Amino acid sequence: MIVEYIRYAIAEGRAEEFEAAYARAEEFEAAYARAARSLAAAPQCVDYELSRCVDEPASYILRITWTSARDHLEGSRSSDHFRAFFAEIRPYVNDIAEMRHYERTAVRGSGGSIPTMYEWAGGSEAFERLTTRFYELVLDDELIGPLFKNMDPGHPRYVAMWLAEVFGGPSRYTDERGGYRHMLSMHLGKAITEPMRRRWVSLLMDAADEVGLPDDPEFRAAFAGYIEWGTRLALGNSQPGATPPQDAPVPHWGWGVAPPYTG
Ligand code: HEM
Repeated sequence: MIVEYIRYAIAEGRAEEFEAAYARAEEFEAAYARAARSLAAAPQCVDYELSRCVDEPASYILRITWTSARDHLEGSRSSDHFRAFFAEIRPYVNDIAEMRHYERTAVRGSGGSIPTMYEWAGGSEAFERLTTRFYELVLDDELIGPLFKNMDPGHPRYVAMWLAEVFGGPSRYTDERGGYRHMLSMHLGKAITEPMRRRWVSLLMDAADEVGLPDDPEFRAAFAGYIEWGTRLALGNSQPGATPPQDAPVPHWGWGVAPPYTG
């Protein structure tokens, strides 16, 4: 992915005519609202956002994330979407102060304004409570119990470490237990069936209720999202002859579209 920034100074040098400049900026914004429909439809466009400067309300920055610089320059620019986009914003081309592609660096992340799902759940202790109860239920279950009959006594704790890492906690599963590669190796050849997967999910959700994992809609929706995803991968990877990637990072799951409700 590549990020394009286009900086507009809509009324440069016309600061004395504040009202006229302001009105032109409003027209610019309305034109962009129409042009954005073409961006939204362009298959090379990942997302976009137009921000207005607080100190100089006639200055704007448009950020567009493209699938790649090449897709943008070769694919998008020759498309009907671009022609429709350009028709709307043509009057403002001379107001562009900067228009360049920027490559993302490794320096990024989210801030502390929203707790991780790990913190929201109650930290490592909460995940251990969950898996302890879960594997009690599993061992008593006639459908999936037999799969786990020889499991390592530390298994509930290891899976708690995995879940904690996935939901934003410490990277202990990676540091102490071999990370993704080890987790994968434990599923290979297990030939998990869909009814087994469903039972696994269902017992985990029962355990979540029993041990009092947060039950707010936002947490449970995001939690269930990961569990659906993870169990479907585990099922696929466990089939005889499956050749999943041997190395991958431990996934990091977040809140998705609905962050926690904090009133
Ligand atoms: C989100 C879904 C899943 C996660 C996060 C998960 C996580 C893990 C992890 C981390 C291990 C290795 C533990 C260690 O380090 O020793 C493991 C092993 C195992 N998993 Fe899963 N798993 C998932 C789904 C499933 C499903 C759906 C099944 C079967 C119905 C399953 C069956 C097993 C079995 C049998 C083992 C080996 C246990 C042993 O013998 O010690 N897993 N799982």
